[in-house]
Amino acid sequence: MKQGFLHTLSRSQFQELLKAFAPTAAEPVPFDQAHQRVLAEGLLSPEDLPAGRRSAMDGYALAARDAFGASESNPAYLECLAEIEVNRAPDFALEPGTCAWIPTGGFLPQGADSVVMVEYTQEMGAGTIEVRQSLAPGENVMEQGEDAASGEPALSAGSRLRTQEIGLLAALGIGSVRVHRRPRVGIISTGDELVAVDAKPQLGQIRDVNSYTVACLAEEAGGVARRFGIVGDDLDGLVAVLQTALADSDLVLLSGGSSKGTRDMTIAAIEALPDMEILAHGVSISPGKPTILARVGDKPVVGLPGQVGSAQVVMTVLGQPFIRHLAGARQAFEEILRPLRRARLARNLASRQGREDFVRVRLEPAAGGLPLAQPVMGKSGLLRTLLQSHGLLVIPAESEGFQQGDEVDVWVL
Ligand SMILES: Nc1nc2c(c(=O)[nH]1)N[C@H]1C(S)=C(S)[C@@H](COP(=O)(O)OP(=O)(O)OC[C@H]3O[C@@H](n4cnc5c(N)ncnc54)[C@H](O)[C@@H]3O)O[C@H]1N2
Ligand code: MOO
Repeated sequence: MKQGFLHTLSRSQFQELLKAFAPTAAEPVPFDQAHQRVLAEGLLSPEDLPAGRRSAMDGYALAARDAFGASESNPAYLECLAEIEVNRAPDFALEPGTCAWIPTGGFLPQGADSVVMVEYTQEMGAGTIEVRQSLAPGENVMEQGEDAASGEPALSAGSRLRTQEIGLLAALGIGSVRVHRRPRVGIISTGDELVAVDAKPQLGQIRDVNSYTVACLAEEAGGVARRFGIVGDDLDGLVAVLQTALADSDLVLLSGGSSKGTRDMTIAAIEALPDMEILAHGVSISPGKPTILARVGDKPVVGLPGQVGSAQVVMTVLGQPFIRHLAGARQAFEEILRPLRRARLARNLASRQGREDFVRVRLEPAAGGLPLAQPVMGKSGLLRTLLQSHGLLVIPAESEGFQQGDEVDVWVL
């Protein structure tokens, strides 16, 4: 039996070990297939965006000084020189006292610095426009280079290409980007009692759940999950599958056999491999204490607890941020980027000091205020608690718990 359990690490210590693993290599990907991928290299803008000054409104382009002090009771009168078309840059300049009709998105002519919305104008006939509003220079104008300036950094390495970033790439005509390869996540379930999903379990057997839940969570975090099947409690068999999985993966996740039961052999299997190091055996979180982290060559192996609920929680708390980190995200472990929901605790929750608790909670609407966070208690070996939960409430290690009515942050699942 290993003694690692005596040295449980805090979550932040465990995360520091995870962060030491390098992200995957870069590959070129067409920009429209790069959604949610992470840039491996920073990008400079190849051009100004907008390429010139563009109107944000339908109205008249003018020089703000020509409508200085204009109001409902004291309008300014300008001569309309032309109608600008949305698809053509104007080839004329405004003289003082003149304006030009401009559609939303149209390029401003020389001499114009602002746009008055059509609602604040009146056509008086014979080309005269009444302007009933005073404007500041730049009003209703999108400035040249305001979205991106030529030669300046547009996106930094390590940024995730969200919808917003894909839009910028489209606007700049950047057709291909270098992003980190999606981490290949090999998944192994261990245990003599496990049978395949399509098998009818005999008494004493159960169907393999973790291969599937862990794969879902790995894919959700940007990994490419591959299941390497079920391995019984047989050391040679586990060593062989582990080797196969490592050869084809950037990260191997094993579930089961991480605790200190005598048949738990994840540690022994890792120890049978060359150039390995057990980095952690035990982390001070609940559920999830028996989690293992090892290095084989330069690849990480994470041993997840076997309990179906614990495996999912550990994947959410540590596994998913780790996969995002391997996928290149710079802020993978940043708590502020997690989807959180503020809620009010429905009842007292005690917690042991020195251990961070992840309590499954159900969010219920409450009249005229924050939603109620209703703890869902139950064994980590049951699926029910997570099925009934909307999120995880974190009780910090130094806390003895929360009181009914406390405002809490819930990690949305
Ligand atoms: N005396 C103690 N017993 C246990 C402790 C402890 O501290 N002292 N810790 C408990 C906690 S907490 C957890 S979590 C589990 C961790 O166990 P292992 O990671 O070693 O996993 P197993 O023993 O292999 O399995 C536990 C449980 O989960 C079921 N299981 C495993 N894999 C799957 C799967 N792929 N699909 C569905 N269910 C699975 C397995 O049948 C067991 O029932 O240890 C506690 N015990
Ligand atoms: O650590 Mo176990 O993972 O609490 O249920």
